[in-house]
Amino acid sequence: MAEITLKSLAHTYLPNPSSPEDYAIREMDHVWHQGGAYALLGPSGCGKSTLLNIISGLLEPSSGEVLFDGEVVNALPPEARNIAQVFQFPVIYDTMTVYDNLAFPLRNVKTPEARVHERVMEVAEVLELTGQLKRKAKNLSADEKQKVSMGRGLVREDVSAILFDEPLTVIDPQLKWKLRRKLKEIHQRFEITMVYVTHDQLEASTFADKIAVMYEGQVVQFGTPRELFETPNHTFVGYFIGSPGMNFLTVTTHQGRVMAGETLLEVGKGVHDAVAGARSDNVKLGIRPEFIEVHEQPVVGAMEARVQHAQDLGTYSIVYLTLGGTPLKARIEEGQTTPSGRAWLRFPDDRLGLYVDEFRVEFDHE
Ligand SMILES: Nc1ncnc2c1ncn2[C@@H]1O[C@H](COP(=O)(O)OP(=O)(O)OP(=O)(O)O)[C@@H](O)[C@H]1O
Repeated sequence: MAEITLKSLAHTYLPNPSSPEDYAIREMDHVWHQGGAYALLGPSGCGKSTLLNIISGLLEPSSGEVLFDGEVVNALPPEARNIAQVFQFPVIYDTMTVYDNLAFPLRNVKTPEARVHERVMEVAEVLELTGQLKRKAKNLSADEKQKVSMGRGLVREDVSAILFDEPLTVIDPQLKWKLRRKLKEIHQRFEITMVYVTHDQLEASTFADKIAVMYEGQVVQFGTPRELFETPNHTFVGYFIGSPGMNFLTVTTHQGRVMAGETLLEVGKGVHDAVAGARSDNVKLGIRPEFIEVHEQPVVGAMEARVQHAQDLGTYSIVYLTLGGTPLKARIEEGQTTPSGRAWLRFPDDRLGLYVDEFRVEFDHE
């Protein structure tokens, strides 16, 4: 069991890096606490696998330290780190039985056979593999093979943490849900630190208590699914979390009013003062589609927008609008009429986020 600390960690695959873009991991500090269920979420190429491989010891970082329970492990090879890694494709011995596959990591470290039996039976029970123990691994279905792969990670009692690198990629969609639940159950039972890498926000939020969102080699936010939804720290988190993602309007101030291009925005004084006080030309207001009020008629404090089209998603619709030149999406709940042609929008001040140079800045809404 371990707390994993990443200290001033950076990694580049290039021999002579000259700019931040040359780094797969830009200098970062991060702590995965003992016993936590975490997800590492981000788009393809943001550095997720690089980070996992640095933790497990498959890759040596260009700079910085990896610590397990306060001890620097940079010089330790993967086998000395007691980290189990579960990859996209199951890593099992096809010609061995399920039992022998599960027993392998224990026999490898000369565990007494009676203890091997106890642990294999315990792990098989959790993974619902008890009835399959005598079968040859090669005859199993893809999800059963992946369960064996996970079991091989779980079976050792000295495992510090389990790292899952997109473990459900090859699993049928109906079974993914079941296996995710199973992983959660395993986490609760074994209280082991787990880091689950995925580019799928649903997978991340069903598995993890806390999610690290990665973008361009940086963890831009580490928070609960609710925090990522309600207060995204970075515009990327706003876009990436939610379905559809957050709306952003590039704003300026002019004669005491907030403008999005040529369009005047109806917002309160607190929002105006915060935009006016921002020390950058890159200032955005963000609002989630769920929080835009859509009216069919003009109302006080509302802005006229054009309706482009609407998408009926059964229990709700997404309406695509333009406010001046800015495209926006708003969510219309079941029972509410979807406007056509024109609509009047209100942005409740307390639902607006201010983003300066892409990062969220808190401000007084009054
Ligand atoms: N062995 C390598 N040599 C050179 N560049 C690499 C190597 N592995 C990864 N990269 C680069 O480092 C960056 C991060 O890649 P990484 O595989 O860590 O991202 P990822 O988020 O895991 O992506 P994916 O989900 O596609 O696996 C990318 O720009 C990638 O092209």
